[in-house]
Amino acid sequence: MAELVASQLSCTKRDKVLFESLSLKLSPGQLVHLRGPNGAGKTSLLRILAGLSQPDSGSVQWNEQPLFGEFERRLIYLGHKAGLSAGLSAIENLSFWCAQHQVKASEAKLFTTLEALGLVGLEEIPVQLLSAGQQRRVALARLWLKDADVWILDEPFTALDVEGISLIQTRFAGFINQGGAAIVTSHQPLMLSNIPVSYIELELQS
Ligand SMILES: Nc1ncnc2c1ncn2[C@@H]1O[C@H](COP(=O)(O)OP(=O)(O)OP(=O)(O)O)[C@@H](O)[C@H]1O
Repeated sequence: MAELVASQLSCTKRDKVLFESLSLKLSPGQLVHLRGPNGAGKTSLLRILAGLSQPDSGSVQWNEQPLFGEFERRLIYLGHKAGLSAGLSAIENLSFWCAQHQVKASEAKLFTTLEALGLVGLEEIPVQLLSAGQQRRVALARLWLKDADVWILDEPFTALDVEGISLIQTRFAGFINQGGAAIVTSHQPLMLSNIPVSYIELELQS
């Protein structure tokens, strides 16, 4: 089974050490909650784990291989911003994302997914006209569209209401129960019943 393995990672930003000698392993069926105060380095770590930026030292491998090629095909990375084009509709945004990520999803599938996320009637208007929580739901629809082994999610619950959080938590549970591996930052508890959560804590360095 493919594991994401980080060894001896160090990261410094503007002469400030965020973390050093940090090692972790993310295995199939594992959910890791990455916690820490604002500015501790959570986003920086997630970007390194996703292969989007390089550590100052250390390495990350997936399935004992570097983080490109197959890893990119098996990964969903969602940053803390919704990552949507404001002038495009939800359908257009998701179609574009699917094309970018070689995901085959019919228009019917996109509509069904948006419906499940409570966005009926809002599928074809520019996303800039949606509320923050509705935009977040559009962004998170990607979790239903791409078949992945690894999720790296930065603050996925931002702006969601209680029902939205519950929808995403249900999706999380399905993914983890089917052997997916996820590392997630959130300033709120993940609260997934029957899913064990591991924790990684980053501290603010003085
Ligand atoms: N590209 C960059 N250039 C300079 N400094 C950066 C850069 N990216 C992040 N930093 C700094 O690194 C520190 C950690 O930022 P990061 O976004 O990783 O924190 P975080 O733990 O995700 O915080 P939050 O909980 O607020 O999202 C911050 O002090 C930030 O200013």
